[in-house]
Amino acid sequence: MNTFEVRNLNLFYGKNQALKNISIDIEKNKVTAFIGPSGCGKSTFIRCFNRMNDLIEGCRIEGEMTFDGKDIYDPTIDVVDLRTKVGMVFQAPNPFPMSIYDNVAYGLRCQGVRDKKVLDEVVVTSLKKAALYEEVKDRLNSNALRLSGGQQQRLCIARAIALEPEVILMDEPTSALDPIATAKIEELMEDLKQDYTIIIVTHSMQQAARISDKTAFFLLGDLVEVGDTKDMFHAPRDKRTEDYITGRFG
Ligand SMILES: Nc1ncnc2c1ncn2[C@@H]1O[C@H](COP(=O)(O)OP(=O)(O)OP(=O)(O)O)[C@@H](O)[C@H]1O
Repeated sequence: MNTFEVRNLNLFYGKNQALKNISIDIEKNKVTAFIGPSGCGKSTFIRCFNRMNDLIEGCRIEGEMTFDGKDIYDPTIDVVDLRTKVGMVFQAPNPFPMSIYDNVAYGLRCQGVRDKKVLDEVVVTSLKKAALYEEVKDRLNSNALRLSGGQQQRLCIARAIALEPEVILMDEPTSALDPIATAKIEELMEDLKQDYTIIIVTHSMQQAARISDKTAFFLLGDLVEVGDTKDMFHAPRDKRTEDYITGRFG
């Protein structure tokens, strides 16, 4: 089953075209990795899935993108609702300057949830799902900025999970982390895909090979190849993919 279906998507920043005629299906409960050299459009593309590009002036999108069968660029779509269902975790961990508890409860409170019992339960479950609870359970009221980088990133994942999304978008979520913290996030993604559809942008081909079910390779705004990760890394169909994964460029 497909969570997203993208057909003939073109994206322009002013006169510059950053994505060219992209068509791809994103399968439910799978991890899909976007790889490719710097500037090829990976971050631009991942931002299309929850309309984060709406915030960029001069950005124009053509083509079709559906989420659970609905056109997400339909003018009547509720973007706040879309971003609740399609959560996002960024490159640098960005917890809010408040307690661990308040970070996770933030989204629900914005939705008007005040019931302490409900909030307590969501905070604990979300922290558990993000594999952080054991490390922070005795200091839920301490400032989130005191956590290590890896813990902060898992907190950001917990904050996204608290809103019960269907999809988690991750734009290079481990690029600011050391190898141990990276391994923890990678392990976590394996668990999370039971419940969520995950899309990850990564600079690391090793990471894509370790964690993703599907890989899409981008080059200069084109989607060159998409397929099962193991096929892509062992027997790429396109010469340009082969050159990239064998390290001949990028
Ligand atoms: N806000 C913006 N305004 C104008 N052009 C942009 C903007 N963001 C990205 N671009 C351009 O779009 C192209 C794709 O950039 P993008 O950041 O999506 O690539 P990327 O593959 O994610 O790169 P990296 O791996 O370096 O993060 C680049 O040419 C970039 O300069």
